Amino acid sequence: MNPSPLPLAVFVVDAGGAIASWNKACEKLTGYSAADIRNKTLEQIIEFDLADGCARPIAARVDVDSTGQLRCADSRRLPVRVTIAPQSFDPDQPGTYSVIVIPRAGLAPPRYALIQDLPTADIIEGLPCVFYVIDQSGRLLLWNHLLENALEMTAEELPTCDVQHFFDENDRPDIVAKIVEAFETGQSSHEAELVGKHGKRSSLLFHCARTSLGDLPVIFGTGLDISARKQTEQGLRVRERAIYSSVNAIVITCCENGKNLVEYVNPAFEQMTGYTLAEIKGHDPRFMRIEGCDVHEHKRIHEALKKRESVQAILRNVRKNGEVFWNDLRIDPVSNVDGEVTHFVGVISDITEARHYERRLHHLAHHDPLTGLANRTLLQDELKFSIDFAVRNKVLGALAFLDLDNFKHINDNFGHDAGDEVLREIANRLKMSVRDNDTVARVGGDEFVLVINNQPSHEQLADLIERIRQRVNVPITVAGRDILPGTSIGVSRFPHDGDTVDRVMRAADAAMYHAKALGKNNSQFYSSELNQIVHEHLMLEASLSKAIGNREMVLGYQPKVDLRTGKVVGAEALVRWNHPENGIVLPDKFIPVAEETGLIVPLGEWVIIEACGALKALARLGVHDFVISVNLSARQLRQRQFAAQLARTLGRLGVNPANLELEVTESQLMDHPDEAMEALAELKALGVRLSIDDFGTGYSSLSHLQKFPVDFIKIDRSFLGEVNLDAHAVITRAIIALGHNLKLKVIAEGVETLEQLTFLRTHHCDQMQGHYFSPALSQKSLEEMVCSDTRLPG
Ligand SMILES: Nc1nc2c(ncn2[C@@H]2O[C@@H]3COP(=O)(O)O[C@H]4[C@@H](O)[C@H](n5cnc6c(=O)[nH]c(N)nc65)O[C@@H]4COP(=O)(O)O[C@H]3[C@H]2O)c(=O)[nH]1
Repeated sequence: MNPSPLPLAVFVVDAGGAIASWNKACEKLTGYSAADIRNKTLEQIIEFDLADGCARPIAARVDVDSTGQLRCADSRRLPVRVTIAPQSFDPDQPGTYSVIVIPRAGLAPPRYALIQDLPTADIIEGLPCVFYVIDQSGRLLLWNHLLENALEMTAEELPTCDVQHFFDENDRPDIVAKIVEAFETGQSSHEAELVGKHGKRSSLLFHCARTSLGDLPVIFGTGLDISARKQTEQGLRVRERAIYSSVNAIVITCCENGKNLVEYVNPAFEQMTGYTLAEIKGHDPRFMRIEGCDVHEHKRIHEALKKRESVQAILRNVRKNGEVFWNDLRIDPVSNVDGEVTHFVGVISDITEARHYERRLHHLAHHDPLTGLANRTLLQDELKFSIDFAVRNKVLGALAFLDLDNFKHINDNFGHDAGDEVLREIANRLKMSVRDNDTVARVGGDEFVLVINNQPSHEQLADLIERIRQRVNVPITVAGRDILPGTSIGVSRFPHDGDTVDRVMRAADAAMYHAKALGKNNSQFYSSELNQIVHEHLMLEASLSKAIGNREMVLGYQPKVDLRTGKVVGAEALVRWNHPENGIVLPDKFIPVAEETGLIVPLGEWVIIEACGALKALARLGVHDFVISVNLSARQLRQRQFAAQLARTLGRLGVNPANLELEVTESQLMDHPDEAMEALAELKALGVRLSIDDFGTGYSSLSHLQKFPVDFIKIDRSFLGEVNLDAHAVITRAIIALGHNLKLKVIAEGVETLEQLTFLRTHHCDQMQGHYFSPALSQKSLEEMVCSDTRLPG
């Protein structure tokens, strides 16, 4: 629908141009009120264009289209077309004329038509930028307050300055050049930093143009403060630089078109992956993934990107050279100003080294460095897993503790390197003996553990354990010498013997304890009876440690008789344990426990002190040539300071060393003959007497026997038991002869019958002890026997 046409503005004027009347449209078009129009002439309302001959009388302008500017009430000049028509057609009757004023449609007023009316000062002050006018000498003629603000100067200070002083000294030549350029070419633009009186710096973008004030050529211009933009640009540059030189690989992808394609990668990325930006720009960043690897992580990333969320993942990727590397990837979405995610930034750290290190640490924390077997920590985990599996699936599993027999002996005699080699070989043999899903662990010097899974039957398990024992028991050649390892094995079965790690371990430990107690190179399965034995053993161990302090130990003295005279010449001190609940406990029961636990050392010391006390008591009774013998354990003999300590004890108690005899078993001496020789020599030097106990059972070599500085050998009672047996009689006779040949005295123990006594006398044995004459006596009974000179009947 066309808008309804405006009514034409029509003035009615007389021939002289005075306005006589007008319509409402005139008021609307001009903005004048009726009072304003009244008394005005047409020339005052419309400024006719000169070309239209406005000076001519109205009558002459009839029917001539002319143009002009309508002077509106608000000072606007409105271009109009004017048509003048006579109101009367009678040529002799000059009358009034209609002046039709039509705004010239589509014609803008001339560009600068209103300029002289503009409030220039306000505009200049209101500009959002610095404004200035400079003359050719560089002096500021006009400016706005923004310039004052930037220069930190007042209006009074400004005109005195040459404008180049508003800038940093280094920039001044450029500034002058730009001003000259503007004067010469008409305009120039440049960026420069204004420096305020107090040092404030503002970056401005100047545009200036040449003009003139009257005759004076000047340039005027604006300076737009771009400090904020500069700062942003600087910040962006720093960030761009940071991305560029970051040690972390950075990849930026664009996801605007529904895809997610590489847009940028930094040099660190190129270095890490081997791919250049040119090669991969526009590609899907997943090109480095390993098919089927870290599937879960990839799925997580995919989900996060779909939801436009941040995500972090540890992945394996392949470098261009085919190498797999571990990377710690973090992806964050980047939004545009409208808050839409257009990009993703991925930061990748290569954690391959750290991963390997972590794995090495993990391996170290769970494995034995010497053999590479599982250590105790890993064993516990594996055992728990195996027990749970066996319980769930109702299958049989086993835990085997293996202790190498005489490993210390191997270390001592062949050196630690040989010992290590033996351990490594045993580790290999054990690994070869079980399946891959079984566990082989080393949990101590010579202690190995096997976790055996899924056994078809108890019998087959027993066969497997026996095969393992035999496999260990095969000689190992180390540095040209054959070493024969043996092992004691304790086995518990699960869930049969327990369904927790603790129970199963304790059961295997008990079985192992029993295996060792039974002798070397054998295997024992846990049973409840065995548990009882072990339990008693452990109880014994616990109470034995308190027995010495609680004065529960007592010494018995078994008299030794000179077979020539029948006189009691000495006694063997034999320890007994007067247990508060179990009564008298004999040494065979507790000495092995004391040996194992090391309690034999304080116990042995106590025995010596007690025996010395008995000697002192006898001396007080006038008996000075009496000899009391004590049994020495292997541990005591091995103690470094044993001889020195014994010397101190004898000195402190005032006992003549010649009255004390130390009995050492033949096997003790022969296990480590060289060390034994050294220890015996030291003891001999003290002046104590030495004897070899249980002689005949320990395969003494004659060469060693000759060298041992001993005084007595004691025939083991097993030979004397049946002297009527030819073989035993021969051995006993041979021992007596051997002793005498070596200039040693010979004593027989365990003499129970007259027949044995007679045999000994016949073969000139020197001394005897045994129930035939007397069992072990209390100290008091011994004193009475000695003082009463009780003798063996001849
Ligand atoms: N069948 C029979 N046995 C007889 C006869 N005469 C003595 N005996 C026993 O034979 C053992 C001799 O001691 P041993 O061979 O040194 O063997 C000793 C010794 O090796 C060890 N022992 C005893 N006391 C000590 C000690 O103070 N220290 C150390 N390290 N070992 C000790 O305990 C072993 C056993 O001692 P005991 O039970 O006291 O047993 C003693 C003694 O009571 C006899 O006519 N017939």
